[in-house]
Amino acid sequence: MPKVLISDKMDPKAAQIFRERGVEVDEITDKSPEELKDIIGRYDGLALRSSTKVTGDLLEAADNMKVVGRAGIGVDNIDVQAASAKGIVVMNTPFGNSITTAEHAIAMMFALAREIPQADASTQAGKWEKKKFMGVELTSKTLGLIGAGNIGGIVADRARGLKMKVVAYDPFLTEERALEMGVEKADLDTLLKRADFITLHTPLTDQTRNILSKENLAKTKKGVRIINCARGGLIDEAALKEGLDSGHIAGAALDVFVEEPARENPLFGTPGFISTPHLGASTTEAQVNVAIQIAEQMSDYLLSGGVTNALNMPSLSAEEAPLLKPYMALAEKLGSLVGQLAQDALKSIAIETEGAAAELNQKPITGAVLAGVMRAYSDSVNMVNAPFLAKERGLDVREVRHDREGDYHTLVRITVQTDEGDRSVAGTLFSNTEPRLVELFGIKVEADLAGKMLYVVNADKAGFIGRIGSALGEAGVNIGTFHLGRRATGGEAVLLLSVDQDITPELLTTLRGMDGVKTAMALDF
Ligand SMILES: NC(=O)c1ccc[n+]([C@@H]2O[C@H](COP(=O)([O-])OP(=O)(O)OC[C@H]3O[C@@H](n4cnc5c(N)ncnc54)[C@H](O)[C@@H]3O)[C@@H](O)[C@H]2O)c1
Ligand SMILES: O=C(O)[C@H](O)COP(=O)(O)O
Repeated sequence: MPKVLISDKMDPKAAQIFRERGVEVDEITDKSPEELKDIIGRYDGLALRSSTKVTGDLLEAADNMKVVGRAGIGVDNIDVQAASAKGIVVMNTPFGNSITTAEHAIAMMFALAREIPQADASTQAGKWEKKKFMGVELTSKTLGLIGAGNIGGIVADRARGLKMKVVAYDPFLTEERALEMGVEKADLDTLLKRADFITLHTPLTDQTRNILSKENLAKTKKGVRIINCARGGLIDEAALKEGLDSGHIAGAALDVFVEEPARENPLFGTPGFISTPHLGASTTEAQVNVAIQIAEQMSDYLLSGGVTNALNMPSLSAEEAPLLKPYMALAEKLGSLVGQLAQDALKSIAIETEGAAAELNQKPITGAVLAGVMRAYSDSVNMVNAPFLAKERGLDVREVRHDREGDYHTLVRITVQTDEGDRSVAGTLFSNTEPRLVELFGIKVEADLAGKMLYVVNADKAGFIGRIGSALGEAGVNIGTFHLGRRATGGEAVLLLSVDQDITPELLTTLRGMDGVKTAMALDF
């Protein structure tokens, strides 16, 4: 009988379902990381929320582990890469607590508008300070929504019900979807300038970290009120404090913090600041939802191999799995490349297969492409929900099979339509197992998309490669592999390098300033 450990406080429904389905279960929620490491080897599954940190170190000791299940959305406490490397499936419940979290954001907005926590404390202290607390109405105010996914979408819907105007910034939001949501799509600067309230609903990624930086906070309207029920790290907390102290920011409500648990924080006690201890998902309804969902999903996997809502594995039948696995790795890498390189909202994606690839079930390949594309924007996307999310956002997805066989015995090509025109990448399998990029935006270039990479578009000129090598060397960045391609002699050329160290923003600035460089970007696979 498989054995599961529940390591964070979870609704009792989870344990009940595991037992009913024939899975042994222990609930141990008070262990230190060292103690957890001592016992983790006994379990086939680990069910958790956001408190348990599933590090590479913990997974090293998880010798029997087959599945890690997050009863919730964010998986930033799980080293998904280390789990994948160990063949452990990571699952989440992408929709179970969305309504609850959206309601918390709206509650925080009301609390800010009417200073409810401060007025409550004052009244209960016997002060009756009726003149001190003068609020603002929400009706007709502009709500700036940063991140218009599941939770952002529900917040927008509720805000419109409150007669607010909603302006949304999300690079993945199409005009069509914005129209459907009844929000105005805007760039970040416009949103910052116009919003009376700003609410954040993005995952924490390299692109969203400090999205409300000191510089961006300075662009906001005087008297703005800010809500974060998404992830700590999206706001520069020191700059937020400065803004509150100076009076530029009228109020801020945080449910999430850079350091959690936040037992101390410079923001505590700042006038206009209110907080909750990461309670976004904490309602009876949401906790029952996510507990039931994760216990069902994990039991399915442990007892019959069924896969639902996995972040690192497609849903597959036992027969198809070995054949499709390398294609899905190829498709996800190509999708991830496109997602990272596309700088604006994608309108459509065409997934073409040729040769051997065209003979296979296209759905898992499409799911893998979409999961790869959208992982650049959201950490709750997986191969199961990616096609659904693409449809919901009005992204036109086309699958085209070609009978012909071209230069390669098998080929997957992805063409995306962006505001800047069509862009296409293609890849094949070497030895039927190893994914390889073979074409990038019309330029033939052969590369393994793996780990940290640098992408450069430059004018094809003598001496350029030496100068790039020197710039990386001076920054202490070691080159692993070097791939080159060009449109024509002396024309546009691309470089794809795998590197051992991080490409810092400073190094990117240096590279972008070099003679002949048109684009330089850091990629991660
Ligand atoms: N406080 C809590 O208890 C709580 C509860 C649930 C979820 N969350 C967090 O809320 C966040 C949103 O969850 P969700 O389910 O709506 O996720 P989602 O994936 O449905 O939506 C995220 C949205 O952010 C957008 N996005 C990505 N990068 C962006 C960028 N650079 N700028 C603007 N938008 C960008 C994506 O396109 C996507 O639409 C996640 O971080 C999740 O972990 C917190
Ligand atoms: O990502 C999530 O689902 C939320 O942050 C909820 O976290 P929690 O399960 O620890 O409340």
